[in-house]
Amino acid sequence: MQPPRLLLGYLRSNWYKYAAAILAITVANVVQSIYPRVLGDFTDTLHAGGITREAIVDSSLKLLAIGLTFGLLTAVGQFVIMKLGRRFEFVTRQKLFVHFTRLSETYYSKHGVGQLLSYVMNDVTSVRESISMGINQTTNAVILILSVMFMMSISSIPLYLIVTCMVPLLAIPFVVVLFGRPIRQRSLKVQESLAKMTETAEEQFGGIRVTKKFAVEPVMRERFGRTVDRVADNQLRLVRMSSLFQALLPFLGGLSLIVAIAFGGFLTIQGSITIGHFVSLTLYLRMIVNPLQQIGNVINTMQRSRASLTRLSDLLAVQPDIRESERAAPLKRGASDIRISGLSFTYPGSAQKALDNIELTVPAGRTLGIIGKTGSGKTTLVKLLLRVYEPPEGTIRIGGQDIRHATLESLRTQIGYVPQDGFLFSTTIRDNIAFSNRSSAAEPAYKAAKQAQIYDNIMQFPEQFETKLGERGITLSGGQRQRTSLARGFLKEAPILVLDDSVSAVDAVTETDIIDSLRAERSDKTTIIIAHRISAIKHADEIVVLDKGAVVQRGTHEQLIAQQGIYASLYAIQEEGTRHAAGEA
Ligand SMILES: Nc1ncnc2c1ncn2[C@@H]1O[C@H](COP(=O)(O)OP(=O)(O)OP(=O)(O)O)[C@@H](O)[C@H]1O
Repeated sequence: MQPPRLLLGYLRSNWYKYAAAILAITVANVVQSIYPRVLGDFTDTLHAGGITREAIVDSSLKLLAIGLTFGLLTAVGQFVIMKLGRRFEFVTRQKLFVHFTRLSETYYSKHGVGQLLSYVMNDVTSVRESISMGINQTTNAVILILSVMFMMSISSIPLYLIVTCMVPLLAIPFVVVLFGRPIRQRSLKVQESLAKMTETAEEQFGGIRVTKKFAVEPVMRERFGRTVDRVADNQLRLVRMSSLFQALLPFLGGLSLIVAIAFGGFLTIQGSITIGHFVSLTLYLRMIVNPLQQIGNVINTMQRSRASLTRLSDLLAVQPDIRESERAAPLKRGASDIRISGLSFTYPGSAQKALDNIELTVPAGRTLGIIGKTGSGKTTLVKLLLRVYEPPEGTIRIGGQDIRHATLESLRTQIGYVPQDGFLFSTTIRDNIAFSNRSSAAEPAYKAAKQAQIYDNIMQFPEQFETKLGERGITLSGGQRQRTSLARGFLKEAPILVLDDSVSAVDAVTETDIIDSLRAERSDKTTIIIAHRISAIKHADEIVVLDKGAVVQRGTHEQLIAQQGIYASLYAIQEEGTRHAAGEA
């Protein structure tokens, strides 16, 4: 399984640091186990009436040395282990992020962002805690218990007394086995409900504006409240079980102390053992109670983190849908002619074809316009071109090469894609535009902004191109956002540019300006424009009309308006709208 491998790999690569820390903690605990003996001897000396100043100083110095050594070594050991735990957290989060970047859109369409955040936050933290606390406390506890047992066995306390006192402790392994499984199962439920809560929170924050506009806050509060209740229920169930488990171990330790006091006390009164033996024995057993509690803690945490490990294991085992074939080769640099033949596609789990036997050729340097009703398959075609979904073999070729055998990086470098609602990051406008090349000079960003007709807007912002967007920055209007993301697409100067309804939120005059500058700048490059408005595509060398996933018309603007069909009707409706608007103006 992957995470144990991930975990073991991490432990193995840092074994010497862990070994040094464990050694420090071991020595600390061995030294600590000496102190009951010192106190026992001191009691016997006191009892025999032979107490002297030297004996007091001697015992005090011994206890001081024990305390200092224990404190120092434990601090060093714990520091190293905690630091390694934090590092594990860091390394694992990075690994997860890399894994996330490889997963395909199908995965993201099924898993909410909140759920993924929960892996990165809750599960990784849970594993980190179990490593740090686990190693720390297990070493502490095991070494202390072993040292105490050793010290007891070399003391002159009778063996039968020691063994009798230890009998209640023999129940510990049974308690551990009994509680392990339910704790693990309940932990898994807690992690799952936490993930659900994070997912709902994320969705609610994302949709807060809509919620407010529709005044449905109470409904949303109730929905979120339900996920919080579920977390609380599951956590309570877990806490009940863990607390019972954690209480049982010291309880068994307490029982063994009771036996020591009763049986040891009796033997002391009888004179079979000295008072010093009695003091040492009770101190030894008292010393075991804490480590027992620690072991309880560790087992508890381990069970919980095993649940998280299972979740991480499942996540890391997910294979990306889109993988490079072994014979993948980079696309020829600059290749930009596209040939689509016999392309049919059905989304996984869907009964209907989203695309049906598409035949298309876009020679290098030409512009293709795609139009069609909503849901007709326009975006699907682009997703297949970008291999967001895998097209069937041999159906899409760029520069004569089947894109199924092209490296993903070369394919996506070759194509600039501007979606309808391009996501903008919480950084400066310039960084958003220069997204594909952050190190580039300012000039290309200015040029792209001019082409996208957003330059003048940007220059009016307080810090112009250095203005921050998002959370602590300004908010752009829908049209400004769209043009900023359009500028991002222009800056890439890719051999193939795809605009997927990317000018839908701008007014007709701005749209014309954008299309004009696009035609001037990309006269020798391939461009695909998807639009609902004919004005955005009428200049294209070829226009195809999609309907229910099939090409139903193709030709130039003039050829298409001369035909009876969807295109001519659309044109008539849109012309009518334009005339109407002009008349009203
Ligand atoms: N991830 C998906 N899983 C299943 N079906 C999908 C998925 N994405 C799209 N579809 C379906 O595929 C069909 C084509 O969708 P597509 O997004 O390509 O249409 P479109 O022409 O781009 O629409 P619009 O103009 O509204 O953007 C639709 O019936 C849609 O419901």
